Amino acid sequence: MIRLGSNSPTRAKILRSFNIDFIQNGGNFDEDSIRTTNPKEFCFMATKGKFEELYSKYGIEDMPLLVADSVVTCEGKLLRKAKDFDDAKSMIELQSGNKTSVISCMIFKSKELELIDISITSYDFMEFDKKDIENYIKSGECFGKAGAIMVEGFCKPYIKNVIGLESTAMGLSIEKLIPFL
Ligand SMILES: Nc1nc2c(ncn2[C@@H]2O[C@H](COP(=O)(O)OP(=O)(O)OP(=O)(O)O)[C@@H](O)[C@H]2O)c(=O)[nH]1
Repeated sequence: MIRLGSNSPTRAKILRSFNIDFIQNGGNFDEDSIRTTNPKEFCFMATKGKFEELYSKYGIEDMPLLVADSVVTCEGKLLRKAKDFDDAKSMIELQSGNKTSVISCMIFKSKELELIDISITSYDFMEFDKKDIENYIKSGECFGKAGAIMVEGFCKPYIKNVIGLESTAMGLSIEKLIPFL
């Protein structure tokens, strides 16, 4: 049994799909407190901040702790979760017909080990259909996701090329964690 220190429904879905027993206790780390706009640095610092908050709250005596963070970068910009419809639309339009990368960092700590992993999955997307974009934004599925994209959903038909794990792009590089569980 592990503690998923995340509010993310997607991370919970990923653990379930790999039959990993967990309880979910998300934190309240303020990612706006992070000063850097370097995507990789931001992602690591957010993960570290989440870890420190939840490690001090729960420790690892009763079970290991897993935290993670994901950001998207496109044209050198740092894309986090969309704040509103306009934000989501501009993020999605930026990534249409473009190259984009999802960076996911995780920290896993048990009594035996501490794993820190930063992985990147890069996509080459075709132009997104305008009507598709409208429907996707109206569905609200673009919210709560880094860069407002959903690689296993909205983006899937537009993937021209991908390098890296889909799980990394969804927020938790589970294949990198499995060998340590
Ligand atoms: N379903 C889906 N979710 C994605 C995708 N890309 C990123 N995400 C989610 O986007 C969210 C990125 O925000 P984070 O700040 O890392 O995590 P969070 O959801 O706020 O949850 P915490 O871990 O409690 O911070 C995570 O929930 C990721 O699982 C994707 O392609 N598909």
